[in-house]
Amino acid sequence: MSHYYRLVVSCPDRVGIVARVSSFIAKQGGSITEASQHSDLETGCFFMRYEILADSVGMSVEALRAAFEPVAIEFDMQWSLVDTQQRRRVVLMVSRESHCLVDLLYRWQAGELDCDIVGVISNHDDMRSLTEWYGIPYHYVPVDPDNKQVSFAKVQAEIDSARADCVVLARYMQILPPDLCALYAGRVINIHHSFLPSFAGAKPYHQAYQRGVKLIGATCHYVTEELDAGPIIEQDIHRVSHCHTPTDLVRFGRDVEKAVLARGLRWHLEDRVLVHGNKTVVFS
Ligand SMILES: Nc1nc2c(c(=O)[nH]1)N[C@@H](CN(C=O)c1ccc(C(=O)N[C@@H](CCC(=O)O)C(=O)O)cc1)CN2
Repeated sequence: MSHYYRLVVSCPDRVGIVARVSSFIAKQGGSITEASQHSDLETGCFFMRYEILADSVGMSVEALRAAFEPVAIEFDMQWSLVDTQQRRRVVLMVSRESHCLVDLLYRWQAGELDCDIVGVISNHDDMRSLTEWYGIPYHYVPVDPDNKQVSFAKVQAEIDSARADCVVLARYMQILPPDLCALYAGRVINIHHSFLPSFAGAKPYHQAYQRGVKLIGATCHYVTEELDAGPIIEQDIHRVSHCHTPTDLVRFGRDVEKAVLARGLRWHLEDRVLVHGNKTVVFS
């Protein structure tokens, strides 16, 4: 099965970046199978994502990285070059709502998510049997409201022990402390059950019902210290009306949350999401 080298770049915009990078790849015999780019004219930043057929380049990804280094220095790039054969290790976190966890586990087993789910962490024991049915280790880490520091030290130990590349809050209903947000910056994804920035925080569907909205939604975003304010990866909505109850809104919302989180995680795993300040460029 073909695998690819994936180059992701962000740098100050200037004429000649695409020409320089594509000619570098051509000189290595590389076949570019997917190319995306974006110039942010407001900030003067340039973003690029290339997929290159690994077998077309006559060298290892490590050797290609070393060869590309001078180009990156020339253009003051922030960049990554990975081999898609190296699967990412993902830890899921959940509380009592199961729909997102169930959906991700199904999609993973069906091969939709190119990653290894290496663990599930929860502050409740409810999801143990479901998780272990998939052969995935389950870590029950209750959160002591009077000593959250100890609880989240245990969470951190489990994440590090799993050697996680990415953590997904699949309706995990605890606020991660600032030290964990900093430690895992850009690697923790959350699904918020509203169309942010509307209705951040707890119980957004009940807030939406009281407001009389005609659309509800879900938002997949990176987790930051500020609650539900991290860079947005993906969003979607569902139409509602005066006939619907809060229970209806929660039911409609579950379907949106599952789809939005799955797309957001898949795009993150495929390095399609480039964070730029508190926004993202998504080459979907
Ligand atoms: N540091 C961050 N942590 C979390 C974020 C985030 O953006 N930054 N997103 C939340 C998810 N979330 C809504 O999507 C959310 C979760 C929990 C709460 C909350 O008020 N939790 C209470 C405890 C509630 C309980 O015990 O049942 C708390 O943590 O004190 C609000 C919003 C996940 N974490």
